[in-house]
Amino acid sequence: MLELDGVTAAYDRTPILRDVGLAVERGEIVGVMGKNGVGKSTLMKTVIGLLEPESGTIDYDGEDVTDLAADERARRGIGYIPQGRDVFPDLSVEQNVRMGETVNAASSETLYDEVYDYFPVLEERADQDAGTLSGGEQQMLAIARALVSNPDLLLLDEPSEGIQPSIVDQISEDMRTINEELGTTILFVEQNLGVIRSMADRCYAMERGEIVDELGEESLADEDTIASYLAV
Ligand SMILES: Nc1ncnc2c1ncn2[C@@H]1O[C@H](COP(=O)(O)OP(=O)(O)OP(=O)(O)O)[C@@H](O)[C@H]1O
Repeated sequence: MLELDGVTAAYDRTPILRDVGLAVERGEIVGVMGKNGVGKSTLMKTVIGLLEPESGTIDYDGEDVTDLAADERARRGIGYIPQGRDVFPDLSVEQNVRMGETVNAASSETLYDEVYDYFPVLEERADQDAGTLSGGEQQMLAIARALVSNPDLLLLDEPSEGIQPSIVDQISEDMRTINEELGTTILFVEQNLGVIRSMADRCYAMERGEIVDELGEESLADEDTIASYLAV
């Protein structure tokens, strides 16, 4: 469904991504792990079209989308939840969710009721300003806002960041349920070992802008292997 081949990207000539190749099949949950600053967010931005690669190709749904603008990629069904969530603090929870309906026209079906089924706390707080929610609830809101337009592929940038552990576990579980029930393919980046183990079917390891390893089910069961890519 998504395939990156030889992708190199830079900020003002400082190379960040180096010859990145990865593939995500429809229906999978794939992780990319690595320490602070290895280029995980840059990878997400390159996939959604916020950063133009210097070389390499990005194929989505069998088509080369490397030169497509970010809004066109969103229309084709790529949803994105940025690091730090970026909810609109002065808008209500409901207004934030409704914003998602306007972003992506890939599907004629919106999942307005379903997102509240997955995150009932958002329905309870629908009229509250988003800025008054806890970090975990804001992450749920950011997920709901991206999900409402029914994306085929959802990109998640460090969903566990700044969230208390019990809520992190709940969000990981929710993402697996969403993947199973809605068939949403998920590519996420993380440095939380627990989230990687509980969410990913498969995971790539990144160091200094390069993919250096790919971990399947067996390697993901081995905490030490994962920890070696996350240790400071
Ligand atoms: N807009 C930018 N302009 C210049 N350099 C940037 C920009 N954004 C990120 N960088 C640099 O690119 C490198 C990779 O950053 P990136 O945010 O992709 O890493 P990351 O793996 O997501 O890290 P973190 O886990 O801390 O979010 C870092 O050295 C960072 O300082």
